[in-house]
Amino acid sequence: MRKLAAGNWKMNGTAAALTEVQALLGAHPAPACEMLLCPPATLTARMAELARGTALRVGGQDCHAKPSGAHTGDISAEMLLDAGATHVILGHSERRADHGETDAEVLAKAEAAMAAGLVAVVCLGETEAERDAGQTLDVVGRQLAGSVPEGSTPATLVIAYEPVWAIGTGRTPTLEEIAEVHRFLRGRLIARFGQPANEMRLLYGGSVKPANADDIFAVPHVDGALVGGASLKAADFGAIVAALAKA
Ligand SMILES: O=C(CO)COP(=O)(O)O
Repeated sequence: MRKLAAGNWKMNGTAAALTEVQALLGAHPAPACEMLLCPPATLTARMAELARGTALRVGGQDCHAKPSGAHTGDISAEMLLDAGATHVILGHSERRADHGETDAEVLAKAEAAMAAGLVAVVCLGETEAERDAGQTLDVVGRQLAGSVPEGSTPATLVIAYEPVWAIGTGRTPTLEEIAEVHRFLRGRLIARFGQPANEMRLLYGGSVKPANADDIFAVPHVDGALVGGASLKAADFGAIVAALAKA
């Protein structure tokens, strides 16, 4: 399996930030892992233009479940594809929290993304209260069952486990806690999709930095990372890419 280093720029970056992409490509023209950046929608086309013919893939951060229509402010999977995207992040906890997205909505979006030809990067993760209550596996199991489409394959689906309390906080679960959740998710995916699920990428996300990347990438069933803050700087994201490439 080719591992995946993915960056989520969230609501950060104007055209000036594209110099970071040039620096990343200059330093890591052909890494031994996949490299994906998901900028805000205003930069999708320009980043895709820069990435054309390189090892970098470009993704969206959300899409609507419908291909077109009266949905002011929304973007469809077809539009992301048209702008040069190959992937789309769906069901990020910030969208689940800020926009009240449910598993059913994330499922519909993931179906739309796959139908359009995009890889769906479906995000799961427990809140701190849920972890403290011992509900982590129940929560991520329910999210997995509810937001991952039938017929998903290693070529159409990536899962990102992102504990909500680890996002942007500098805190991470222990390596054993990450291992427990990833092992659980692999088991659920195999139960549902059979042996091909061994090839589905399971990313860890939440305060991944150059300093902790080696340790996290050594955890079984961690097939890459979904990186927020550290993906904004070429030096940091490049270091994470390099750590994954040698893991
Ligand atoms: O939410 C994340 C990626 O989608 C993680 O963000 P941070 O890496 O900034 O914690």
